[in-house]
Formats: sequence, structure tokens, C-alpha cells
Amino acid sequence: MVNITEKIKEIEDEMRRTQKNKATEYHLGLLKGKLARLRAQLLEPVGGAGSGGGAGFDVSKSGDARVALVGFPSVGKSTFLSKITKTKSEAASYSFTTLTAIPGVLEYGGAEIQILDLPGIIEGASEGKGRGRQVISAAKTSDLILMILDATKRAEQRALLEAELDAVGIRLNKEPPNIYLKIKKAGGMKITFQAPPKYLDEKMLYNVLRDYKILNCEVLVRDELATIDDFIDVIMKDHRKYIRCLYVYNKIDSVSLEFLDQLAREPYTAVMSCELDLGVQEVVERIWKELRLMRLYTKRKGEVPDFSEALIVRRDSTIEDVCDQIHRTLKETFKYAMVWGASARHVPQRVGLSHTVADEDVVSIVAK
Ligand SMILES: Nc1nc2c(ncn2[C@@H]2O[C@H](COP(=O)(O)OP(=O)(O)OP(=O)(O)O)[C@@H](O)[C@H]2O)c(=O)[nH]1
Ligand SMILES: [K+]
Ligand SMILES: [Mg+2]
Repeated sequence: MVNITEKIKEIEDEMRRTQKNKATEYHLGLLKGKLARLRAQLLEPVGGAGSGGGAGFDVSKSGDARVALVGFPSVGKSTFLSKITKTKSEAASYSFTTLTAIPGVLEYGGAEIQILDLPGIIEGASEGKGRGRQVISAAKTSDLILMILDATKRAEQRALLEAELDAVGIRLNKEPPNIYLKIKKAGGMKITFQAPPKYLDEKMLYNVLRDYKILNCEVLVRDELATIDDFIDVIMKDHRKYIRCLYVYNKIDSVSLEFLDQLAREPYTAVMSCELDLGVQEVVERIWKELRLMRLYTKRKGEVPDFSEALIVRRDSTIEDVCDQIHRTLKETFKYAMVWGASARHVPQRVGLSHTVADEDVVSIVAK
């Protein structure tokens, strides 16, 4: 039997050989669909625990969020971890100094953020080269990926890493496609476009759905710019993860100012030198921003708010989320909440469980 990696290679080769034009786009769409299926199979765990498969490292999540340091060997991931947390992770000039996941804790704005130093990955990681698959699985569990890049190395490194993450279903700085898909038991396929699509047509979707043996379903494409890749992502949604990514170029002590200026202007990008301690604090601030966490302060009735300890919640959290964060059963006795701050229409505002809070609000929960 041909193994999955070989099958993947065959399809990739065929895609490369196929010229892109109107006549081949249906065929290419089908190949992309098959490729996505095989890649998902490749990541399925085989055998028992620890057998490689899709399992990450055995580090439990802790704190308010998790950030994964992903990059080629010797870009300075461990040096960075040791700089911003109390954990010391060995750093050296040779590749693969780090062989497992090393967690550290970054304290910022009253939050505890878990930073995961990971072994370096290389091209082919998604297909299991080196510790690649384990590293990528760990990255998949994070709330933010910090892609550490070496400013002195060729520019392709970033695209190569992105391709590796993309191959395992990680989508960086992207929202899930605006396509509705409901699989049904009967009734055939009903495909609707909200506006004339630029890159799709009914036949293309029909072909791919048939190939996935989805014969009864309802599809509504809401985005006129959606591509066949987006559509496959929707079919494979259980294998997709949409994660924010900050690109961090380290070792800027060794590049020209001109080049540095160019790097710093790229979107989602920060630059630093761990060695000269340049820009490191700015990267920490960007981590906080990208995580989109909020600080809330609680207040007991008749007392002043407790500003010494913040309650950390995710952006767009509601009073219900706040209750869950404080105590598992608080919701059951909840009567109403009083809110002071940016989310309150007037101060204080009396609100229910569905009220959305804002950063630095003061909240007082009143129980029955
Ligand atoms: N010039 C320069 N060198 C740096 C900087 N930061 C780290 N280094 C050096 O780069 C080398 C690799 O650093 P590590 O922290 O081990 O890199 P890593 O990414 O953890 O490497 P692996 O664990 O092997 O994947 C070490 O010799 C560091 O001293 C920097 O800002 N500038
Ligand atoms: K190293
Ligand atoms: Mg390391």
C-alpha cells in the first residue's frame, strides 16, 4: 500500500504540473480537496499515546492564555523565553538545542501568560520531519503563535514556516470563511451565492462535495471573494484552527538600519534583539495586545473596588463569562450586576448575564 506521505507528494506534484487556467480549475479544486483529506489523515493519532501521530508535548495549559514560540532552529526562541520569564531554557549556537516543550510564565497587566518554548522546526515538519509534527500540534493548542524569525536569514523562511502550519490546518490572522454549510440526510444539494462569486461556481463546489461524499446539503456563500480553498476549509472545519500570529524578527543587531525599517513595516510584525535587549519589552506589549485579554476589577457592595487583583477575561466576554471565571456555580445564584466603566451606558449600570464588558470595567455581582 502506498503510504499517506507518498500519496500527498503525488498530488502535490500533479498540482505543480497542472497549468492553472479555466479548463483545469475544476480538476485543481478536486486535487486540493483530496490533499486536505490526506493531510488530516496524516495528523490522526496512530496506535496508543506517545506514538507520534498528532500528539503534542505533555505540558498542561496554565494561566490566562498560551503563546507558542515557533521557528527554525537557532533563531533565539529559548533566549527570548529566558528573557521574559523566570524560566531558564538552554540556548546555544547549534541547531536543536531545545528538544522538548519548555513552559514559562509571563506576568503582564495582572495576567499570567504561559509561554511555550518549542524545538526548532524545519521544512517538511508537517509531514513528520524532526519533532515537527509534535511542535505543530503544540502550536495548535495556543491562543497566539509567536513566529520567531532570524533577521539575518533569507526572507523565504517566513513563507516556508507558514506553509508548514497551513498544511496542518492552522490559519494565521484569518477569520473563518463566510460560507454556511449544513449537511443533511436527504434533499440533494442546494448551493446559493449571496452575490456573484469571483472565484467559485456551482459546478466547482458540487464536484468537491461529491468527492467528499456529501450529497445532501445546503450551502450559502456569503463572501463573493471566497475561494475553493476557503470552501474546503469549511468542509474540514473540525481540522482547522484560526490563530493569531505575531511575526518577530530577532537578531536585528546584525542587520542594516534600512533593512530593519523595511521589516518593521510589515503587518503583524515586531523586531527585536535579545542580545542587545532592544525591542523585547515592545514585543511583550504586542503579545498582550494580540491576545485581546481584558482586565476587570471586582467590587463588593458598599466597598471600594479591589484594584490590586485583576480578573482576566477574553475580549467580548459577557457578565456570564465573568461569573464562570469567578466561580463555577455563581451563575445559579446571580441576580444582577452593577458595572462602572466603558461598557456602561450610565454609571453605574445595572445589567444582566448577557451584558458585554469592556477592558478595565469595575463589576459588582449581586447574588440572590
Ligand atoms: N546576534 C544575536 N544573536 C542572538 C540573539 N538572540 C539569540 N542569539 C544567539 O542565537 C543562538 C541561538 O539561540 P537559541 O535561543 O538557542 O535559539 P533557539 O531558537 O532556541 O534554537 P533551537 O532550540 O536550537 O531551535 C545563540 O547562540 C544565541 O546566543 C540576538 O538578538 N542577536
Ligand atoms: K540553538
Ligand atoms: Mg531553543
